[in-house]
Amino acid sequence: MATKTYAPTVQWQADVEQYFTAAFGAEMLQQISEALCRPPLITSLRVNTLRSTPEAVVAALATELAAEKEGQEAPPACADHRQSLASAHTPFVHQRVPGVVCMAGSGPHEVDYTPTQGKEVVIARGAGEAVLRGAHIFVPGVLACSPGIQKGDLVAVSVALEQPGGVGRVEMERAQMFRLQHGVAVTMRDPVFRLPSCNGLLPGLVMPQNLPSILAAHVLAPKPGATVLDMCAAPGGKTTALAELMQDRGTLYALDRSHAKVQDIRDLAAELGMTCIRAHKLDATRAVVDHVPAGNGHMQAGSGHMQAGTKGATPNGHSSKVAQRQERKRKAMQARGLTIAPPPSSVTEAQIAGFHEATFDYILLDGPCSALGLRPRLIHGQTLKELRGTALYQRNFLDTAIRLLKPGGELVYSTCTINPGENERNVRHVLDKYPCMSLVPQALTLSGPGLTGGITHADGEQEQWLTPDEARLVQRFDPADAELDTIGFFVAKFVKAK
Ligand SMILES: C[S@@+](CC[C@H](N)C(=O)[O-])C[C@H]1O[C@@H](n2cnc3c(N)ncnc32)[C@H](O)[C@@H]1O
Repeated sequence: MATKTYAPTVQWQADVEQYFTAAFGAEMLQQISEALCRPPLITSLRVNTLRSTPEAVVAALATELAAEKEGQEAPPACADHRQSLASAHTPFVHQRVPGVVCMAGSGPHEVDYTPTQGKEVVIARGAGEAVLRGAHIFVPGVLACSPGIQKGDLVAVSVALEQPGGVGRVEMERAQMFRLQHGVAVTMRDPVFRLPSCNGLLPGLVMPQNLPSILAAHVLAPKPGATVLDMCAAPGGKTTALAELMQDRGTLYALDRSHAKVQDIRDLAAELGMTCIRAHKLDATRAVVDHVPAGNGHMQAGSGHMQAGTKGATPNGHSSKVAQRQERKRKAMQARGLTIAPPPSSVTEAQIAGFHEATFDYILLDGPCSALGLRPRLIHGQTLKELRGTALYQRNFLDTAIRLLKPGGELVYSTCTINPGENERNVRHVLDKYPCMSLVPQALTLSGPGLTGGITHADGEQEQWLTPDEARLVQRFDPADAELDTIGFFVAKFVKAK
């Protein structure tokens, strides 16, 4: 039997490996590097608590998943596959994080490649990472395939770096794989990881989201009626989590830097039926308007804390594909008796120049980061210079956030990276530069403390992390923590002195 075991490890740039070894120790870094190549086995779904409850979603999911399995053929390469799928996906309510339903998967499984008779499809890294999370293979992800492959053949799926991704069935002729622009090229029959595909599951009622991201919203915990800013919000996962906690009352500004991304936030808010979200295209590092001289064409908007431009509505930018997707979702939701929220008002659509200092009660800063905590990832090509550049860039967002926060206001800073430079180092930046800012305990904690100490870089720069007392106030999610089994993530919460 030609079985293969999945056991890759992330390859780092040499200087990054050296830096991480100093931070975590060689043994710990090895565990992290292996864990990053595997997807979390627990899939979490955030329940739209404005419309449903975790218990009702568990019941609805059980029905959907049972129907899905009934329609599934048992793959020839693995006789007990159907049974393991059935046990793998049983949904349950998370015991610690409110409003979360989880489904357990399994893997890595040894896969028998005998039925493929040496036929192979090689897929791109991104497609490979999606396959490891339970997806099928779409045409753009196919890089190469064996000669003579025909529709219906079983093939070995190889991800970048020749990691075996499992056995799949070819769904189109070979020539089509390279000619067509879209469509499913290969359906996975015996995947290395058996995880539920959440695509299109209970639209409007649940949203697949990793647990630390959901937790970050609970740590900020904005009160209903508050004025809230999500500085880097697309595609809107945390924005909509915040809107739920606000019971859709108050004002939640959601910024991102492109029209298309802002439209994604609006689409998600509409799908989930939320009306307190105002999504705008704005460079968040330039979101303070107090430097703008009076009488330059900017006007004060109704709520008194926003500067709106006079140019009017932003382009809606709906491509026909997006419109079709929305229409499918609308129909699925209608079938469940749900309606999509009405389009945003003209105030929501206005271009904004920014906000006055001390405007917000709560701010979430989940900005651009190196994403070195996301799982599964097979290659990380960033250099130490690039990582340090990202950390430096993030300080611009932090500086802006602190100016925009009201005295007594609360700021949550989160990243999906294991990089101490973007995490503990940037918390140090806030504490050292702003005596008005202090770290505060987080109401919901799942993970371990931050890093203490620091390191000196080759160019002589001293990078200081946290003191033991400070480290206990932040949450660092370790991707190698098998019990928690999450992505690598970091959350710090600050309060601004009154
Ligand atoms: C980590 S993602 C945010 C994910 C989001 N918080 C969520 O939970 O769905 C970082 C976002 O920052 C946005 N971004 C990058 N630079 C920005 C800038 N200067 N101003 C506003 N947004 C920016 C990116 O477009 C990206 O959508």
